[in-house]
Amino acid sequence: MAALVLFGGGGDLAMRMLLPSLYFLEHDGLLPDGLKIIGAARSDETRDEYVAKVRASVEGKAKADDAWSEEAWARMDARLDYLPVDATSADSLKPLKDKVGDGGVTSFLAVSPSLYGRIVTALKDAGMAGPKDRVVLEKPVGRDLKTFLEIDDAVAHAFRENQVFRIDHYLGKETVQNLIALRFGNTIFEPLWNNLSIDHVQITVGETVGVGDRWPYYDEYGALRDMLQNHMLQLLCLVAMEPPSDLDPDSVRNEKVKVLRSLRPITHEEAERVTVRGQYVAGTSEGKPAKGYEEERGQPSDTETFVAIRADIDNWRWAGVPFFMRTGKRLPEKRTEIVIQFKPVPHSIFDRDDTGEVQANRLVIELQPEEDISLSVMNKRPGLDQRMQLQPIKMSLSWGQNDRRAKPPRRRIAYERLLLDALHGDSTLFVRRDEAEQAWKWVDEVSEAWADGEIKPQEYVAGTWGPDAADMLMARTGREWNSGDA
Ligand SMILES: NC(=O)C1=CN([C@@H]2O[C@H](COP(=O)(O)OP(=O)(O)OC[C@H]3O[C@@H](n4cnc5c(N)ncnc54)[C@H](OP(=O)(O)O)[C@@H]3O)[C@@H](O)[C@H]2O)C=CC1
Ligand SMILES: O=C1O[C@H](COP(=O)(O)O)[C@@H](O)[C@H](O)[C@H]1O
Repeated sequence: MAALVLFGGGGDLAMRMLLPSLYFLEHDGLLPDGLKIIGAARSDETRDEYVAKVRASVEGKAKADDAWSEEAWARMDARLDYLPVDATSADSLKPLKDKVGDGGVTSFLAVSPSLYGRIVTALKDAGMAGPKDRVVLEKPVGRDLKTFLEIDDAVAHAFRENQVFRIDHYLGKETVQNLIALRFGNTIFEPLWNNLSIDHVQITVGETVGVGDRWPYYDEYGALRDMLQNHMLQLLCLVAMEPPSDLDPDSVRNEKVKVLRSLRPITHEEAERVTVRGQYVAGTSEGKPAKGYEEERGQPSDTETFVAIRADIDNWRWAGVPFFMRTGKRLPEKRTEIVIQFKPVPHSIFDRDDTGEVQANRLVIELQPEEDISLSVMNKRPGLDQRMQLQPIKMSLSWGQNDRRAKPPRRRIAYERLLLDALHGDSTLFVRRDEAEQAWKWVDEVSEAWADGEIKPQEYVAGTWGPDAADMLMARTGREWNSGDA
């Protein structure tokens, strides 16, 4: 691969995530030799101005992570270039094509998804969609199944599927990949990984940030399309999929798509019972007063900033095991976790009054703020009490446990893994067309049910865990959300 072109190379995603990730890869000597990195956007900037902006964005992050080195930066600087282009026009792309030559180019579209269709067509017309070339698309691709297919048809007209890399940055997170290792690198979990032993699964993606200046994008999408259609359904797939025969991109993605196809459609009649929409009103976030969404937006809006859903997977493994998902902005904590709640012991031999309650085992896969996998098990409290005393303990299954003195490795940005894989042409951690299609299909049914049933977002105060109805969603089934304290 001769060049990586960042269309939208001066935008928020490129400056905050992509270029720092590329620097970290450079620092660790992982970028392919000779790879050029070219920022491309309409702004009329010189190379030096662009490089200075990139340095300003990268240096602080790298220093905070103790990974700044002038030598690494000099190598990165030598790779960097900038070209003003309108990526929707093949004519405008000609000088860029001359610069990258025929050695293969990966075009990363860090621009508004509304431009994807026109940009891929321009790339094809400019000769930048040949067999050695690749395209990386940021989510969300489309706003529903129809728009997804429109964009993706244009993509398919320019590139073959194995040249298309649809990013879901959650798949680049270390603990998400560790989930694959945990499930398929051990024998002890697989016999338990089904409806005989598991009571339910919870997936929470809580954010403390509000929507703020991103409302022009967010107001059109909402939490369902911004987070659930992609990140959360991907996590659900990795928990629920059957063991693939190997780690080939298609083997893994074949299994994920089967899960998406098995998701029970949410009917109009059920939507009120199994889904919750919320929108934050003014409250407190991280100790500071926080505006309500409509105040940020400047006018009334029916967009949800919180969503909770009960999903059911209609197959043998998961029959009767609900998957509860919730995500929202302005929640009390930045917390992303998957909770596998096992069933209680079938008969307790312990006297609850004397010994304490026997709690069911729980596997918690924590992605943020810490990366950790822990299993809670019951244990005897040490001592010579006449009656045995029980206590729950949390066993951490994370990498750090083998050598507590070792300095933990730097926590990588998810985009480091994904950029590297795209440059190497490995699409295992990217979303295939049929996966995105199935995910949109399921999500469309939910949004249609909301529209038909006039299900509007319920208010929740900024700094709380969403509307009360989200707790009711669980309570109705005799369950509750993990508080994070256990
Ligand atoms: N920011 C984030 O944290 C996340 C972003 N994303 C996705 O990443 C993508 C980019 O988002 P973000 O960085 O926030 O957006 P920004 O608006 O910050 O950046 C978009 C960039 O696109 C450039 N641009 C616009 N039109 C053209 C054009 N015709 N040709 C070339 N460049 C163009 C703009 O520069 P100029 O005006 O100079 O052309 C600008 O640099 C979107 O798809 C978004 O959904 C996904 C997850 C998180
Ligand atoms: O894709 C998105 O993800 C972020 C949350 O990402 P995380 O890695 O910080 O969990 C979210 O804030 C944003 O709205 C969404 O577009």
